[in-house]
Amino acid sequence: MTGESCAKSNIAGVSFSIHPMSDNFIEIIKGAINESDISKVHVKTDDVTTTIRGKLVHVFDAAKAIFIHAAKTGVHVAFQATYSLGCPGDSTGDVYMAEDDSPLNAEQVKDIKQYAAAKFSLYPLGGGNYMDIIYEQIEAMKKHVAVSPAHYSTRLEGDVIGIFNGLEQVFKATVEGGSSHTVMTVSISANSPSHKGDDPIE
Ligand SMILES: Cc1ncc(C[n+]2csc(CCO)c2C)c(N)n1
Repeated sequence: MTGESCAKSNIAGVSFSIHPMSDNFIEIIKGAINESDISKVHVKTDDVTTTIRGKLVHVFDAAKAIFIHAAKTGVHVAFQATYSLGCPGDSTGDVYMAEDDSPLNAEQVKDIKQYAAAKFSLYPLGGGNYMDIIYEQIEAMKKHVAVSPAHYSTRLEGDVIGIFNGLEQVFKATVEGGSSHTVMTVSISANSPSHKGDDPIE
């Protein structure tokens, strides 16, 4: 199937891992997945990652909820994710495309206050002007959270909901801007003892 449905496919996906810095890691990972409503996406968890595939809105909603439920335990948790939409290289398997666009978890997590620091890298593959798109989206991210430059990525700091909403908007705008294959890598850290605690929302 590789590449066959390239032009038409609207399937978004994310492959992510959460690493809780606690002996309790099994309960934290499994508990976070169980607390999230994942009924509008296809989800598969193995010993390395969890993969979620479906409509873009639901993929972002589900991964955000799972991370926030893990972070709200207060344990230092690290999140590592690759989001992708488009092809070549994707298949039409292992997916659930829900009929509607109403996210299932946004309301439940929206009031959870959680500071996080993150880095993201956006890869609009398949087009010539990729640096223009990347700079435009780094600028757009400033509406959501504090943004600062980093080598190979861009650093984000602030409310975790703002970080995830910013990431979703940036990814969506890149897709809607015509990128035929969009990839975004993200690292997020919450409850890190390295954080100095000077953020007002902490
Ligand atoms: C989101 C997410 N999904 C899967 C793993 C892999 N993993 C590591 S420990 C554990 C629990 C015991 O099976 C699992 C599933 C992860 N770290 N984060």
